[in-house]
Amino acid sequence: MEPIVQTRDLCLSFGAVVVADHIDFELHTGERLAVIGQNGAGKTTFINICTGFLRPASGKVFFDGTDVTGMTPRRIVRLGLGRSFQLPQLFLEHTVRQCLEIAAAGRSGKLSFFTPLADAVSAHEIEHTLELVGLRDRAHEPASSLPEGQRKLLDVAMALMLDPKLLIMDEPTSGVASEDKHGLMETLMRALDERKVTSWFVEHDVDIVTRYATRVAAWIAGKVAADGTPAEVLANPQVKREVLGEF
Ligand SMILES: Nc1ncnc2c1ncn2[C@@H]1O[C@H](COP(=O)(O)OP(=O)(O)OP(=O)(O)O)[C@@H](O)[C@H]1O
Repeated sequence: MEPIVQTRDLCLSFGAVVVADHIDFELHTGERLAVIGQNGAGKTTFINICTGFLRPASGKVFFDGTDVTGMTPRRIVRLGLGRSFQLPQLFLEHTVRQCLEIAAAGRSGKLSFFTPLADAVSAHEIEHTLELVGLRDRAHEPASSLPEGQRKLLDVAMALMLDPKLLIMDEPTSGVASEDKHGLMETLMRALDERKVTSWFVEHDVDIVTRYATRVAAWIAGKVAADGTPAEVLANPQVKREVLGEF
């Protein structure tokens, strides 16, 4: 089967710092990929290149068979590559429900001062998505009132309104209390499975990686240093030394 994401010989440097070092990478539909790596290894930069926020110096990115190298983030999202951020990008002064309506309006191109937001999407779709991420009870509260874990869930729910084939999540559990991380991941993974969305998440917590990923890729200095099952990658001596800090 054709990969959903494929990069070929992708390179980028910031000055003397090589952040993408000839990266050949493939992700397949149905995988749950966890990306691990020390701060500064290039994990977010790679995501930024794949999602159109950065242009590579050389190399190609394909999404679902289309060459998306150098395309704008907006066009790439419309092809079905969704993204959520380390710091959720919410409309904080709006209610939870309105955030989803705004996201849906972006999908349909109906976002304007003259069109009521609710016209962009059926009430049923909003209700279903809120239910999926466990935010139905908070629909009428401002997004600013949500604790961090629920902000992450709302960010993902907004991405789901765009009907993605793949969702890339940059550190979905960061800023969330350790006792709440597993609950958050359970909800996220259930929602993505139900919508049949392939997932790729950056994560520092080894317990989360082991429990929720089907595949792990370890980034070291702009390269994929190890790639395989969680058991294989977490047992790799270089990963243990340079990513996990075990001696
Ligand atoms: N726009 C930029 N201009 C210059 N340097 C940058 C830019 N963006 C990132 N960098 C640098 O590139 C390197 C890789 O950063 P990146 O954010 O991709 O790492 P990361 O693996 O995602 O780290 P973290 O886990 O801290 O998010 C870092 O040294 C960072 O300071």
